[in-house]
Amino acid sequence: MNMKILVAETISEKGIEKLIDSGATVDVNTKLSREQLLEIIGDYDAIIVRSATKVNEELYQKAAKLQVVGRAGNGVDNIEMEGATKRGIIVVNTPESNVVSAAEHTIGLLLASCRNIPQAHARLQERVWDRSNLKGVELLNKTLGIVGLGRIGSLVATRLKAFGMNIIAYDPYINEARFKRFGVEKKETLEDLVREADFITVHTPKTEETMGMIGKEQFKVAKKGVRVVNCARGGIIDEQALEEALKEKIVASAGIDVLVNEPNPTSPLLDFNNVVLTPHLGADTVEAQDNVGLTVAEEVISALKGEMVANAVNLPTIQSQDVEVLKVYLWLGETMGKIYYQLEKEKEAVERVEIMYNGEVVNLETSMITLAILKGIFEPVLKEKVNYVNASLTAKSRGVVVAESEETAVDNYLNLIQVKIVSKNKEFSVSGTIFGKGEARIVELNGYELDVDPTPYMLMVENIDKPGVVGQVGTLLGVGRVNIATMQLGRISTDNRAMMVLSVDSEISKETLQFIGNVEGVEKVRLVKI
Ligand SMILES: NC(=O)c1ccc[n+]([C@@H]2O[C@H](COP(=O)([O-])OP(=O)(O)OC[C@H]3O[C@@H](n4cnc5c(N)ncnc54)[C@H](O)[C@@H]3O)[C@@H](O)[C@H]2O)c1
Ligand SMILES: O=C(O)[C@H](O)COP(=O)(O)O
Repeated sequence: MNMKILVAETISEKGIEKLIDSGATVDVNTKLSREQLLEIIGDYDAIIVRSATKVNEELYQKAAKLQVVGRAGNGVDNIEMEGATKRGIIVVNTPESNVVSAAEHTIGLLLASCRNIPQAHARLQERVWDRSNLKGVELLNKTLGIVGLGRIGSLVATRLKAFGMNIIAYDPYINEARFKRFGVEKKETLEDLVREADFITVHTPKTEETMGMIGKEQFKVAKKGVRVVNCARGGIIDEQALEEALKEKIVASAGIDVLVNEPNPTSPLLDFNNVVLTPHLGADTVEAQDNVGLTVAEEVISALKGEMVANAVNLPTIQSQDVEVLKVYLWLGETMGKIYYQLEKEKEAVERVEIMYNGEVVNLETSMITLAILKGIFEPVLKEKVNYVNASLTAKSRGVVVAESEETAVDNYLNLIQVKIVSKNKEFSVSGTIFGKGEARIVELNGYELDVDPTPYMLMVENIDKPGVVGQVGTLLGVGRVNIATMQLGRISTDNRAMMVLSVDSEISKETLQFIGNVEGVEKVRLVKI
């Protein structure tokens, strides 16, 4: 693979080896200053970062070749998504790879802060046998309040249940079933959770809504002596409010892995003896880093090759078991878009794209197929890069309305994708299906029923349905030394019109196309290349 990848933060050796094995040029440079990074990023097709590098507009403007941002880890709050999406840059992360380590670290911080373990260790290192000032508390029968019952929150819940804790959680974005599945009591409001909890741990992403969500107001209603943990993102528990609450002894202890001003150790929390701090070590285990490194390497390589990636942050989420099945649908979708572009030479600006998904296909991530169709339609027209990442944005910015609908029942096929492309004075329709183990077929074109196996070169001829036309087209192709592989005929008898689609083995010269266009009865001739 003739690509250049910059690894700008530390990832595991296994990950680096995987990248090198792909044939790409891999530069590992984790000591770059911001200025140096901006100076060299223009040379790279992909960059791999962790949480410390800001991948933002300033960087994108210098990164003319950049196609992929690999986040070796979970949180993507250091990556500006809009800038990436509009440029068609795919952002991938490894959301599953370090969650066990983060959950275990959360529990480590909780236990360490409840039992004064680091403080006791420090006293002993001072050669002081201090058994009187370091009394802790048990977890048994206490109430743990989890804010955010996602991947890490739920792992913490199941583990701390084994400690005999009563677990409550606040997460308005997940359904009741998930609370039940983890044996967690659902709290309707954050205030309810804060009032009841003996321990609070936050596991939400960093968003406008979550920053400071445990703050002054929450500490006013919290139990006196509450203990808190933040192993998610600095500032989700407001640092100043926590400082006040520690001073007022509302908070008895805190375990903190993440700070607002990372990597600068400037937080007011650093001055408290009852706060146990670690420098963002949640994901720093051998196992997590091996997982993360390998996963991000695989994803970056796939994305650079234009293959589908399960964890593309600025694309719809695809279940990993669906990736293979979806591939052929994406190809079909893109092919249908390309056929439109090449068949409709007298193009008018597209106003509306209507896509109807019928049958089994509705069980897949159809929004991804929609992106493929849009890519097929717009890619040949636009000079700028159109890919899965920015196809939807491209349609929107051109004022194209995209309407999708789904129907589980369908006649004659197991699955059928019907696309209607509407412009001011015209409507174009194309339908496709997948047969058996992944064979794509175009089964309708502008009302003509067909059964076309799309091939790299297809001659599409629309004509008046009368004897002799097919023969003459065949003869002219022969004269032009073009070999015909297959032929399909579709007819609309009420209109006395027909369409023939011939798969041919090679390009057809302009001259031959012109001769075919001159055959009596032929109305339209197009060579479609897939
Ligand atoms: N310290 C570390 O090294 C480390 C390691 C991994 C992940 N993380 C961080 O941990 C956090 C959780 O990661 P995850 O993989 O569990 O994420 P996740 O996406 O699986 O779960 C997050 C949960 O938060 C919920 N949520 C979002 N907004 C909310 C709100 N306003 N109120 C309540 N709930 C809300 C979501 O519904 C979701 O269920 C992230 O911030 C991630 O960056 C830190
Ligand atoms: O979001 C994450 O994956 C964790 O916070 C780990 O971040 P890191 O890769 O900088 O350790």
